[in-house]
Amino acid sequence: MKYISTRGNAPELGFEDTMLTGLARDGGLYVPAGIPQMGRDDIAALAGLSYEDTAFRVMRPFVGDSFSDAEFRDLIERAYAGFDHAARAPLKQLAPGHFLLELFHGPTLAFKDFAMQLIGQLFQHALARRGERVTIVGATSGDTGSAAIEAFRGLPNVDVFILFPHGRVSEVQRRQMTTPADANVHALALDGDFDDCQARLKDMFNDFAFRDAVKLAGVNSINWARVLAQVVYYFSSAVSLGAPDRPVGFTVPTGNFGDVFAGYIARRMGLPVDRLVVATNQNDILHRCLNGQGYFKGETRPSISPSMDIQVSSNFERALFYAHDGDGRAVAALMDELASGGFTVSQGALETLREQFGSGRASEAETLATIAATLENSGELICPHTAVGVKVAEEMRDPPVPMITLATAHPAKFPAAVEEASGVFPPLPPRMSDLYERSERVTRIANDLGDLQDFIRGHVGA
Ligand SMILES: Cc1ncc(COP(=O)(O)O)c(C=O)c1O
Ligand SMILES: N[C@@H](CCOP(=O)(O)O)C(=O)O
Repeated sequence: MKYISTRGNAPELGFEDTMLTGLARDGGLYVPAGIPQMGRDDIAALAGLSYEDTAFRVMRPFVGDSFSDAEFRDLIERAYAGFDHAARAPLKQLAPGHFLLELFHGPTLAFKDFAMQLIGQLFQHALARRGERVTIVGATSGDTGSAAIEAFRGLPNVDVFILFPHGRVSEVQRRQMTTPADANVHALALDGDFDDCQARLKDMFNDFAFRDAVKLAGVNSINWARVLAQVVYYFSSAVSLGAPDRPVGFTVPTGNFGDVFAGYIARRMGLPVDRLVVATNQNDILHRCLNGQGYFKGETRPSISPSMDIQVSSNFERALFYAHDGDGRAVAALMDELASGGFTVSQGALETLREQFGSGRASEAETLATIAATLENSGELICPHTAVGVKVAEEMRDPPVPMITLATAHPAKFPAAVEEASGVFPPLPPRMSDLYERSERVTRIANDLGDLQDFIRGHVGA
């Protein structure tokens, strides 16, 4: 299996090198040169399998010979051993025909653990085999950072630097990043928003001297392995509702477009996905774009679903690549325009995107009202990101096709908003109950590439 860049001007790589490389050297994102197919029988054969067995079958064709079957199977088992729920990604019925896919039973209580726990295992194995070390730098609006820290803390061949927007993550998210005492973990509170964090991260990748000197690696969803691991729960949940005989829809609370893009890959592999709906909060650039208003950056407005406070959705580039029939030059041109504010999507590409993705948006008031109504109607307490999804799913679903809304985080990560909406304070699981008492370690830093690079150079291997 080979991987190619969305901008068409970087070396083709195998799975392991793609994973360790992160961003392609032409600034693009890696995608598989061909998408492996799962036929009806392959999908039907997933019924009744464990999550781990499903993960093995869905991901195996993408991995090529980077890992043997036995190694890959063992690393998958290790990745999900620490999850709190035997099903890993259980489904709950919210209303007739509307289901919640609970993706928050991992160590840091968000869907990011599904991919991060696995790539933690894959990185360790690959680096030990190669005798190499890397410097992971991640940008986070709250959840990727804590999941990455949890997956890589204490490892001898990895340093982890996480940039989060100062004052724009929830207290639980911040503490999850700032309380681990491991010497290889560095939480950096950047003066800016998530888009600034992600832009500086990409600047570091595009500075080859720095990139090569520190052996930079990325675990954001720029990393194909992140997207791949998220494809699995589309299969496991659809099969448990009757796929391949019955199509299902998915509504995905969306920010950086990684999770919904994983759903698109599942569909391209052969899963019968009916509607695939992008649900945004008030930072609704994707919803506006899919409605024909172009992709133009505006001011990011802090919301009660802070993990989705994003204007430059990194993985949208992957969707654009497919919407332009794999024309890397066209994608590179659009990304140049984005650097100076935004771009208009051509009519043909827009039609292709709209065939694949529906969209909707939830305002702050609608998000709060959905948390309250969901508790009242179903007894489920949901986080604000999930509430954005539930609200949009209710508008977009098409009975009798079942709709699955991805529940992307545990409500206890966002207690203030959940309590304001519902009057109920969501407690943290007992294993984290002392989170508010643990001491924090964080460095405040300017939104300045030079300052960040100096900090990282000075702390690698420290
Ligand atoms: C809780 C939560 N929900 C939804 C999202 C949006 O996911 P994506 O960035 O893959 O679109 C994020 C951030 O990624 C998140 O942390
Ligand atoms: N919402 C994310 C933003 C980064 O997304 P990623 O999937 O590209 O890592 C977060 O919580 O950090």
